[in-house]
Amino acid sequence: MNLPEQYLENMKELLGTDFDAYIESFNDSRLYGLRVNTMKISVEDFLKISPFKLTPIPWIENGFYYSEDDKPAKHPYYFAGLYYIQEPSAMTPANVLPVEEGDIVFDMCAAPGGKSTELGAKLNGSGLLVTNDISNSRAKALLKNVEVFGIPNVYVVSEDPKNIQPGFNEFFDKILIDAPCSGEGMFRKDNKLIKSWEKTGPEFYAKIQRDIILTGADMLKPGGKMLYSTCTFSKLEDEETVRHLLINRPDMHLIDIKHYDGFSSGFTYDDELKNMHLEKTVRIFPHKMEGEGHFVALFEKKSDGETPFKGHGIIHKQKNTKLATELEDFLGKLNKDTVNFDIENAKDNIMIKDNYVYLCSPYMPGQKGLRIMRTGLLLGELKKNRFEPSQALAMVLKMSDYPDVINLPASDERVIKYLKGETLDLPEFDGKTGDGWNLFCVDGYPLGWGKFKNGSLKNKYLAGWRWQ
Ligand SMILES: C[S@@+](CC[C@H](N)C(=O)[O-])C[C@H]1O[C@@H](n2cnc3c(N)ncnc32)[C@H](O)[C@@H]1O
Repeated sequence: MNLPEQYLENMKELLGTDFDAYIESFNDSRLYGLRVNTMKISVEDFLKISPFKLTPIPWIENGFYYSEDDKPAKHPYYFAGLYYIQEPSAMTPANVLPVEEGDIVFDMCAAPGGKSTELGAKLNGSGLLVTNDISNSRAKALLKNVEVFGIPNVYVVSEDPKNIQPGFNEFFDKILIDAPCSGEGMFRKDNKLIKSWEKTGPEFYAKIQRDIILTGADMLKPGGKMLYSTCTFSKLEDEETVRHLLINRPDMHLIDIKHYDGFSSGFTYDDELKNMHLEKTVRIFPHKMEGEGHFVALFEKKSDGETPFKGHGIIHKQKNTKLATELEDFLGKLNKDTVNFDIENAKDNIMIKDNYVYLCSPYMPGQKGLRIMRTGLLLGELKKNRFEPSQALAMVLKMSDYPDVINLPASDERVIKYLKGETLDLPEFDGKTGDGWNLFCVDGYPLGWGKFKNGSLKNKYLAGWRWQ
């Protein structure tokens, strides 16, 4: 591997006697990880059905190493949103940010969704997740990933965070900033990053990070927690960005991160950093742990004990209260006791735009002027006297939420045919399930919709998501 001279110099200075061990780690093979979607399946149940050879990632309760031959992205369970494929160290930020059910959460640099999918799973259908990426094309991948994961209470935004901040001052309970960075920690995984480091290195990213981190702090509620992470080793992007925040926002301070064997403390190379407790930040080095390089810092905003309840305090209702009968009929079929969103109050939260029906969050304030890619959960589309449920809704549901179901085992070849968009012959379901909209499932986990009649299923799987 051809590493830039300047980079090697920086790493020698950073690592001292550990430098040789770090360089040696480039001879180790790349690691592959997947993270179980605990909103859909417990780790225990996943291990019972998993066809892969999995080994636990020691510091991530729902994370596992898999072997390269396993190809988990080519399995129906992946399409059912049962797991997300993610480099093991990259699982750390969302794992460390203590998101609790009911929280109002912001993921500021979120695409393609590796962290947002875990934040959404931790919310488990409660609270609100606003997930943003400045890049429109990357935000499309983010939208798909949060929808596959079945996160109902999500707004997908594609904006410069500076444009979001004015309407969301001190609004969020938890914020995650997985900042754009020079990517030094990923050189072993992706050597294209080495070339781009030579063009846009730490100085380039440090400027962006300083802006982003201050904007994030301003959107955090007093008493709220914010996590800053990078996948780089550079002190300029890590310790110095933290210093910039703590100097400019004295109401923010670092808090402890639960320690795991192999975590390295951030560097305290002067008195100011010592007083700021930079040792509370964590670096993951590939020569010390089974993962690529990462940096995480967890902050809390001071509170005078009387935290204004901004996020939850104001309830926003939608204007359209009269729902079309066909929409009411469809919602009436869902199992109110189990469905993962507030169906009782759905009427107050439904917005219909260009015949698309959205279930909005009562916690989300106005979003005028923002580029919003998804305004809550897309329930479906109203077409002449009909309601067509959306792919996103299928992913949010459990098999028990809908009365008409076609459930096949992963070993049945018709499952992959379904994912390819083919019409299916299912004579054994004739008379066993209702005609019309059916929820198509694999081993009890929904994949999408189809229309059933006379033993045949017309495929309604979203064309853009098909198995290639
Ligand atoms: C490290 S990646 C995020 C990875 C993501 N958190 C995940 O886990 O899948 C950084 C992201 O920041 C975005 N970005 C770059 N500049 C930004 C800015 N000023 N504000 C918000 N996002 C930005 C990039 O488009 C990129 O998707």
